[in-house]
Amino acid sequence: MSDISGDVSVPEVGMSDEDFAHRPTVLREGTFEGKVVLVSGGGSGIGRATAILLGRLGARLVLCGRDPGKLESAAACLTRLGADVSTHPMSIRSPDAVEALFAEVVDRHGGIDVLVNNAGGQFAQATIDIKPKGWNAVVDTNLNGTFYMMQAGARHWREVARPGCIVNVVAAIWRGMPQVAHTCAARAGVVFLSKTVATEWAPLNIRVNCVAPGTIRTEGFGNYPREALASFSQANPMLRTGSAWDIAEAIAYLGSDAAGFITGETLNVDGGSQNWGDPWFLGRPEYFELNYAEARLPTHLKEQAR
Ligand SMILES: CCCCC/C=C/C(=O)SCCNC(=O)CCNC(=O)[C@H](O)C(C)(C)COP(=O)(O)OP(=O)(O)OC[C@H]1O[C@@H](n2cnc3c(N)ncnc32)[C@H](O)[C@@H]1OP(=O)(O)O
Ligand SMILES: NC(=O)C1=CN([C@@H]2O[C@H](COP(=O)(O)OP(=O)(O)OC[C@H]3O[C@@H](n4cnc5c(N)ncnc54)[C@H](OP(=O)(O)O)[C@@H]3O)[C@@H](O)[C@H]2O)C=CC1
Repeated sequence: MSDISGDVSVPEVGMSDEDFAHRPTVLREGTFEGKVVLVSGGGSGIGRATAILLGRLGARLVLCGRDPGKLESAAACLTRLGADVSTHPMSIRSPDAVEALFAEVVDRHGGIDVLVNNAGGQFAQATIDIKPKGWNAVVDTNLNGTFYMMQAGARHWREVARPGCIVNVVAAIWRGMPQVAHTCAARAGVVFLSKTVATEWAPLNIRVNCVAPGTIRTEGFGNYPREALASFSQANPMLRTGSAWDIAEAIAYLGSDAAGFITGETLNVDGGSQNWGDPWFLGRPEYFELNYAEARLPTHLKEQAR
């Protein structure tokens, strides 16, 4: 594991492939035997951990993402572990690229059983300053891209009359997400899109669920300033960040037959951040410092606050 700062208040980033390859799991060997699983953003972070876990459990893996180098590196690791894997560089933001991806995968693997929509991301900026191009880039990736993938999956399963399963990676958005409003809006869209199609697609035997991570140490942390990283480990009552493995196990559970009666659900894997704690993507503004808030109270309320 690499320490990005040398400062103990900033979480270390990432687990290694070696950790993912050997970490014990409660899931039974062979759980995904004979299943083809498509993982978007499978070249890094949560997607990579998920691909390795599912590969260990017998899945044939299909990885997509924009950067061919990241996909090849993940595929090399999976091949060493004995998994069958193919890689498909593309952007989920292009509906044509999504259609071509599904055609290639059906051609190569004969079909898909589980779709993990993990690809996504954002940049931190005060909402008041976000430009239309930036807003659109984030919504296009996280909401539109996920929708194109979900719809392509459902069309495939309808055509071949096979059951299907979708797991969407969103975020723990339940109290809003200051400084990343675009991604909060997009993830809320995915949660309610998922609840909607969980009903519409139940007659097609398709389950649709979401996993909502809290702050999870991955390569993605490299996109945020030190002030943000320091707040990430204080963003939940457990006072620590989670690992990509924590999310991979939740995805594997929802993608497996063990979750066969679960659809339209969102599983929070967030150390309890729904109840307490806030990540600040650009650092905590002075207004929200406890001492600052107390200093602004009138004297009689200051007494009560003590
Ligand atoms: C619940 C707790 C969560 C806690 C922590 C969460 C952590 C994570 O999610 S980690 C995983 C994250 N991984 C990433 O976020 C990946 C990095 N992000 C991106 O790749 C970009 O942000 C992207 C999503 C916008 C990529 O789209 P792309 O089209 O490639 O974007 P461009 O670079 O071309 O930019 C388009 C447009 O967006 C605005 N913009 C982009 N970056 C910034 C920035 N850092 N600050 C301000 N604005 C930005 C900008 O308007 C860009 O257009 P131009 O002005 O013409 O450059
Ligand atoms: N880490 C965390 O704390 C949290 C993460 N999440 C979400 O979990 C998911 C995984 O993040 P994480 O593993 O941490 O970070 P990463 O940045 O490592 O993963 C994001 C992945 O998405 C892929 N991706 C991004 N845009 C596109 C696109 N347009 N088309 C195809 N692939 C794309 C990237 O691949 P490439 O660059 O090759 O395109 C990359 O592999 C993301 O959706 C993230 O926002 C949610 C909450 C918290």
